[in-house]
Amino acid sequence: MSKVTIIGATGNVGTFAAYAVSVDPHVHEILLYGREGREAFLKGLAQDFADSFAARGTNIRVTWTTSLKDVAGSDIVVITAGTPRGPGQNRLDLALGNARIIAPMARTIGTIAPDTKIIMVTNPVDVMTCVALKYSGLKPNQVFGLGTHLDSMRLKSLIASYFKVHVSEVHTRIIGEHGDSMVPLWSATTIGGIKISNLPAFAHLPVQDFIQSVKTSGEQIIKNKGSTVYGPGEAIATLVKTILGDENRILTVSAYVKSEVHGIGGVCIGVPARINKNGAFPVTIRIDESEVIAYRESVEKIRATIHQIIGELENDKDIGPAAPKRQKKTRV
Ligand SMILES: NC(=O)c1ccc[n+]([C@@H]2O[C@H](COP(=O)([O-])OP(=O)(O)OC[C@H]3O[C@@H](n4cnc5c(N)ncnc54)[C@H](O)[C@@H]3O)[C@@H](O)[C@H]2O)c1
Ligand SMILES: O=C(O)C[C@H](O)C(=O)O
Repeated sequence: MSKVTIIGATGNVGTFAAYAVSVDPHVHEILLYGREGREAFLKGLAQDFADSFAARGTNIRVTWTTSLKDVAGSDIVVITAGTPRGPGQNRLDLALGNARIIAPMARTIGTIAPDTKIIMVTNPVDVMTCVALKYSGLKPNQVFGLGTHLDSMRLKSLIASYFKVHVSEVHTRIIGEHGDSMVPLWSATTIGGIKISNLPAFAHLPVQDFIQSVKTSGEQIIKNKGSTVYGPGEAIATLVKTILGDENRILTVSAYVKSEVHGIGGVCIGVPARINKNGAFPVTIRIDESEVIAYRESVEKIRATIHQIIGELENDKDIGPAAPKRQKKTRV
């Protein structure tokens, strides 16, 4: 019996993520959390979902709340609460405002649901994942974010249509920041199991156009339709299924990296991680020299932002210091 809570359920991503998660047979209860004042919307959403589950023939309990106390007993808490960027804004512009929302929430979740896994979605996601990790006091494997998995899916889709192959034939990864300093790993990109650089057509691939397209994808979608919803929602559902199914799939999430990528780490950032019922465990990898340089830059960029944001939070009398770590080690 698995309970998944969506925090920010009245928002664009939260609403669809809740629905996308509901197709997972491991999920037995979905709790929709929203702010006080949003009771009517939450109630209506729960009723609408219940109708749809009945029509689909699935037996999922859907509940709603405006009290974080009800998050107790959740196997997974998906956090999409906070401000999205508008046209012309950078995700990092949201850092302090959203950190002020996430830090107290994470502190409460860490206290009342100490065994849960937190999937962070709120942007800038690498920074928010670090804030949630510090303020929840949970173990690093329990707190991770929808980082460059979505970017990796965007690149996969571009490569598949260029080579006219089914998307499942393409494996690729983008690591680093879910943002401008993201690092595509061509060294880890294969088509039909063959390294992409071993395919003669790779020489003609518009690599820079592809990277630019992935980097600006969120911005373009926001400009055209207001928000990105279905890509992130399905990606969240994949993470939920991978955890609850104890699948041990390797997905690129924003996780706390100690030194798994050429000894570089100390922040939460996009990295390939093995994901199972205990959470996310970064995989030790070796990548090309140019990729190492770009990844190091991305890590330092996130480190500087986190340092600044945590400093601001700790000096804020309404928020204060981060939680002490609850436990030291988890078995992988
Ligand atoms: N990581 C990713 O790949 C990814 C993808 C899409 C969106 N996002 C991010 O997810 C977040 C939500 O995006 P959206 O489009 O759903 O936005 P939205 O404005 O539609 O929804 C935001 C939600 O947050 C809630 N909220 C806002 N302030 C709050 C507060 N102080 N306390 C509690 N709840 C609060 C709102 O009530 C609403 O439910 C944004 O930060 C966005 O940038 C990340
Ligand atoms: O781009 C955004 O602001 C939303 C999200 O991070 C995305 O990439 O879709």
